[in-house]
This record gives sequence, C-alpha cells and structure tokens, in this order.
Amino acid sequence: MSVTSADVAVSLEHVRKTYGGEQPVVALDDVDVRFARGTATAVMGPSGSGKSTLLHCAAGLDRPDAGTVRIGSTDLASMSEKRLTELRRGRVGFVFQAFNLVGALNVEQNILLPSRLSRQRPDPAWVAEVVDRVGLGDRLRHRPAQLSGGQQQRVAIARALVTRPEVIFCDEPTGALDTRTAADVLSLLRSVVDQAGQTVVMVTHDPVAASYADRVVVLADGRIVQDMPQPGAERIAEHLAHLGSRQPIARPAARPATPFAPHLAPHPAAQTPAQPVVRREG
Ligand SMILES: Nc1ncnc2c1ncn2[C@@H]1O[C@H](COP(=O)(O)OP(=O)(O)OP(=O)(O)O)[C@@H](O)[C@H]1O
Repeated sequence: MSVTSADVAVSLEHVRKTYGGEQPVVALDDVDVRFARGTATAVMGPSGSGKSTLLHCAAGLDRPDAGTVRIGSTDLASMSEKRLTELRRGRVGFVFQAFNLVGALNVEQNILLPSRLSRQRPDPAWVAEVVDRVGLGDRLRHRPAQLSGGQQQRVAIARALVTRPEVIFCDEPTGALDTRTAADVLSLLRSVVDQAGQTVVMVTHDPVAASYADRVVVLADGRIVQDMPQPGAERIAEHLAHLGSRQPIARPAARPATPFAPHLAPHPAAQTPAQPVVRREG
C-alpha cells in the first residue's frame, strides 16, 4: 500500500548530521525514512550507529546539517526556535533514557507539566487511565528522587502520553524496567497506536521490545541497512547478531551532558561548524 503525505507522521529526507571536534563523526549519512501515522517503529542498530541522533533530529531537538525533517507537513527547518519549542510541547511526546524529570516536582506535577506548558487541560479520565496503566497510582505525591529507576521511567512515559501527542519518541523506553513492567509499558504504547492512532518511534536494543512494533529499521554507521515489517523477535535478534559481528565503532567524541528537560526547553541552537569529515570504519 502506498503511503500518501497525509499518512506520514514524521519524515526525514536525505538527512545528514556530522558532529564536530578534532575527528568529525558522520552520525547520520543521507538518511531517508518516513514513519506512517498510527504505527510503531523500532529503530535498532549497534552502539554509535546513529539511533539517538536520528531520534533527536526527527523530534526537532537537534538540527541536521543537510536534508529535511517534517512532523506531519511541518518542515522543522523553517520554524523559529519559539515555534519549534511550541511544536515539541504540543505535538510531540518524549521518553528518554535520562527521564528528564523535574526533581522539585512530584510525580503528578511531572506528569501534568507538558499540559501546563502547552496550556492544555488534560482529560482527567485519560490521566487516571495512564497513571493506572503505568502503575503509579500510589506514588503521585512522591518526588523523582524517591522512586526507583523503573518508576521514574514510568513517570516519563505517563508524562509523554498525557497530552496525546501525534508522535511519541522513545529512547530505550524499557531499558530500566523489569520484564513485567516492560511488557505493561509496551502494551500501553501499542494501545495508543492502535486505539488513538498515535505514532511511536522507539529506539531500543531489545528484540522483544522491538517485536511490539509494526516495523523495525536498523541503522549501521549512520545509514539505514534494514527495514523490516513485523519481523518478530527471533529474526530481529539474528539481524543484530550479524551486525554485532562487525568491528566495533569508535566513539571519538563524548556527548555533552543532557540539558535539563531539553524537550520542554527552547532549542539550544547548537550548530556544528563546517569541518572536514572523516568516515568511521564500520
Ligand atoms: N554531541 C556529540 N558530539 C560528538 N559526537 C557525538 C555526539 N553525539 C553523538 N556523537 C557520535 O555520533 C555517533 C552516533 O551517536 P548516537 O548517540 O546517535 O548513536 P546510538 O546508535 O544512539 O548509540 P547508543 O546505542 O550507544 O546510544 C557516535 O559515533 C557518537 O559518538
């Protein structure tokens, strides 16, 4: 079935991203991919293959050096920082490895923060359902520091779902969770796709988590090397084992510390100066 532009939730066209430094690294090398509305896609690949960079560029948290990124029909490059911040608050949800919870706010306040910032009034029944599904009903008055890693991850997931964003970007959403909680969270993500027509793009290393997706896209050395519809956990694991037998990828530059709640803050406008490019050996 052909996908029309109205069916596309997120698109990256010929996207290229290079990180500067003494040895510049091509993190995304002419990436061309569309994520259809109402679908879940897992983005997989070896460490350093560009998964987080793809997510950050797709979500408007980082600007590519070349190429076009669209959320729906909105071209992110044409947006001012203010409008980009509004778009991230209103149309996009994030679940990151570092949680990005606000330490001074309790669980309930953290969950409702994106609604407050985008001046939306969340549907109380939906908030209650999300809180119930992530199993946080008895922790609403706790601060993040009083929660386990898995509980903090669940707060981040609830926070991403409450505003019913068009697209939810997740970076290892189940990384800190035990198997049962991970299954609950993945079912919840699956249900917002199936019942609410939202779109999920999820970076994961876990073939089981990826098997909840409709599609698995595999990156290696900043390029898409596999694009598989519903491959199942076993086939995913086989592909990853094959990629894992490649030489490890050098990580020449350390990533700067994650800024405080970056998706809710204005874009830092970090642009990489043009530099000669050295391709990594794959
Ligand atoms: N801010 C940065 N400055 C310099 N290099 C960076 C920066 N962020 C990422 N890189 C480099 O870009 C490449 C892609 O990184 P990215 O984090 O996107 O990979 P990944 O597939 O998400 O890795 P992992 O699975 O380990 O999280 C890596 O070689 C990494 O070292």
